[in-house]
Amino acid sequence: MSEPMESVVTTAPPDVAERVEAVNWARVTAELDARGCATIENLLTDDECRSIAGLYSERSAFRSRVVMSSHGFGSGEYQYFDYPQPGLVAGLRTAIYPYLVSIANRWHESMRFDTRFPATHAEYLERCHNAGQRRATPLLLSYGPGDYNCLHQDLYGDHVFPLQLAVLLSEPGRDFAGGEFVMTEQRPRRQSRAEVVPLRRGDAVVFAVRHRPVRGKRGCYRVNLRHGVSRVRSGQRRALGVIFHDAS
Ligand SMILES: O=C(O)CCC(=O)C(=O)O
Ligand SMILES: [Fe+2]
Repeated sequence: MSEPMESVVTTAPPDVAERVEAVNWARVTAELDARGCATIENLLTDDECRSIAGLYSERSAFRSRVVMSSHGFGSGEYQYFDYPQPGLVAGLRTAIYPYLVSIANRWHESMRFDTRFPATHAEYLERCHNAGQRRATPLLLSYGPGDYNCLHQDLYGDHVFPLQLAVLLSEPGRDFAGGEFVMTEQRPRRQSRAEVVPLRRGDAVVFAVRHRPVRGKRGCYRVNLRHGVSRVRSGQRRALGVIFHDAS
């Protein structure tokens, strides 16, 4: 029992980078450009989902725990992983970043933001850390019956990488009901648009953290996005959040 857990905690499975490389990034990029979110099916195996979800009770793996109702964030709780990160989490962060950086840079150019992002996650983390954003942001969320996550944006300082992902670690229909991942998009002078993202266990959703560019008649404009989770009707739902900037 302890061996598979150990291997998840300390080292990334050797094929995580290959699995990330095998993702159809052209499709993911097209979906992100079209609507600000994209799913990746079967990013993690059932065993990996179980192992990561099971870490929730290992308090030493985390730097802090947040009870959402205490802050008006919703209901349920989450914990931020501490450095050193579990190998799988660190491995995903490192392997996925290079595929998102070109989208991030292109989006920033379209939205006329000055910041550009370096090619590797190590370089980007160095930038965050030098600016005082040194605390790890990947998190494990845990929801029970009646719990939900209010619409929000994961901003932790001036440095914001514009894309993040969440991986569902529980199986809808079996482990829980309800608890859909939701994204809303607020367009200037228009009503908001909601997107419900269907996920199965092991699937990831990649999505815009705060803004994305939309092409209009007179060039690109920026829209404002938020994400959250609808009420869990029954059962237990866990998810892994991977955010690329660190926190101050
Ligand atoms: O529970 C989820 O699916 C989403 C959690 C979330 O807000 C995040 O990963 O940033
Ligand atoms: Fe979030």
